[in-house]
Amino acid sequence: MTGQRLVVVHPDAEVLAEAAAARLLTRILDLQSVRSPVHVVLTGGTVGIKTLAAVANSTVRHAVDWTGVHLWWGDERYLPDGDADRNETQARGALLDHLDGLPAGNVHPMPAADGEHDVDWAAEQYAAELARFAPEGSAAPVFDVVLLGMGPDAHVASLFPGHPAGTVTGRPTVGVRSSPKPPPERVSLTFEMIQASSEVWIIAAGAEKADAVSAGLAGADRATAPAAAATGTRLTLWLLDSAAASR
Ligand SMILES: O=C1O[C@H](COP(=O)(O)O)[C@@H](O)[C@H](O)[C@H]1O
Repeated sequence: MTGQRLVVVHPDAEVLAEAAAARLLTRILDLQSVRSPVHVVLTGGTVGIKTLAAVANSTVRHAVDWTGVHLWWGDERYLPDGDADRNETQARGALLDHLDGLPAGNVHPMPAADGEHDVDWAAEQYAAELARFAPEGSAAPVFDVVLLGMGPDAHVASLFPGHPAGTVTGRPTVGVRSSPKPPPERVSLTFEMIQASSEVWIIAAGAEKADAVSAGLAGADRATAPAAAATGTRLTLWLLDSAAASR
C-alpha cells in the first residue's frame, strides 16, 4: 500500500533543513498526543545531518518526551565505533548528544565494524534488535517516520542503483558489499522494511541531485533510481531545495 505523495520545495538547503526539523518535531508531538512509543529512523548525508542539527537548535525539542521516542538508522557505513564517517557518530554530534532525557536504550545504532564480524552478521544483529521492539507476530516495529537522504545516483539508505542489495526480500536488513560510494561495506534497511513504514521523507538539496529527484518522482525503475521505490504506507514526502527540484 502506498499513501499520499507530497513534494515540498524550499529556497535553499538551510531553510530545507530547518523546515524538515520543524516538521519532524511536530510529527513526533502529534503522535505523542495519542500514543507512545514513536519510532523514527535517522539518515546520514549532508542535508540529513543538517536536519538533525536543526532539531538540536530548535527550542521545540523541549516539548518532546524523548523517553517515548526510539531512534533507528536507515543505513550505516560499516566502520569502527566512533569513526567520523559513521552515520551514528555524525548523528550523535549533531543531535543525540544534545538531547536531554533521551534514554541510551532508545538509541539503536547499527553495529560497528569490530574486525571480527562481517556485514551479514551486522545486518542479522540489527534485525534481531528490530525484532525486540516488534509487535507480536511482526519482525520489526512500524516506523513512524523514516528520514532518507538521497545521493546524486538516486540511492537511498545504502540501496544503490543496480546493486543486488536492492533486490533482497523477506528480511528487514541487508549487508552491503562493494558499495559504489565509499566505504564499500555497509548495512541497510531493505526496500521491504522501508515500504512498510508509515511515513517516508526523502530530503535532498543541491543541483547535483536534480536528475535523481526527477527520476525518483517520475517513478523510474528501482534498479535505476532506488529513491523511486522509497514509499510510505501513509505518506511519501519529498522535501527539496529549489536546486534539487530544478528539473
Ligand atoms: O552515504 C550515504 O549517502 C546518502 C546521501 O548523502 P549526501 O551527502 O549526498 O546527502 C545518505 O542518505 C546515506 O544515509 C549515507 O550513508
